[in-house]
Amino acid sequence: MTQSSSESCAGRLLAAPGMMRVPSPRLEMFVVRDFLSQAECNGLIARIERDRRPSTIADANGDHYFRTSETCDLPMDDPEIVALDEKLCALSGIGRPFGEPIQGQRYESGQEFKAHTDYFDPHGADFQRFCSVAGQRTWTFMVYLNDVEAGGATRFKVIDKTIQPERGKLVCWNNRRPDGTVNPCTLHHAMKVRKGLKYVITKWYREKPWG
Ligand SMILES: O=C(O)CCC(=O)C(=O)O
Ligand SMILES: [Fe+2]
Repeated sequence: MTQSSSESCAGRLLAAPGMMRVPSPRLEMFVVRDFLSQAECNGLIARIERDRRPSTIADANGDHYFRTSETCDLPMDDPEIVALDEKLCALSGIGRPFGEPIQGQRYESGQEFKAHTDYFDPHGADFQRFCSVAGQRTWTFMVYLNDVEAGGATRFKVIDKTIQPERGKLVCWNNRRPDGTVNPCTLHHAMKVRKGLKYVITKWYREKPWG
């Protein structure tokens, strides 16, 4: 399978059962509930609990509280993770070679990831380091693995849209505009968890094979 153009990815997503386009002319974003089952979510949460490390950011900005969560690199040679990867790629139509390894993220009460974009700043100091091989990030796919007791929504403040965490719910968006340039309307904030824990998985695709 080869990488889809942005248009065919969006078209394919819309054809998936239950998929809803978030109504904004300024970015392509979609939501579908129950993409993962309770058992799938619980299995991923257990892995994240086991293998987590402090999250990092590209282009560090001096704010040590910018991303306070923990991250887990999911083993891409494990049959369960391969199956998850295949499920995501079947949904998007994007070939597996274009995907970065899937990550898990874990937030405790008080933890957040402040407003950021998933694409790398084309003028940022680290652009070459992060993008010289596989190119820029294209699409983001994210699945909430649990219902959060309070807080933990993902807020897209430019388009004034907030996605509530809900077990199994997938949200995905195109980080580029139709002309291929990066889309600042994708700016999003993983807001503070207020009570309980929050777990998600994140899958980012690139312009070229990851390698
Ligand atoms: O946890 C969320 O709601 C968003 C996570 C996120 O934006 C990221 O990991 O890049
Ligand atoms: Fe993000």
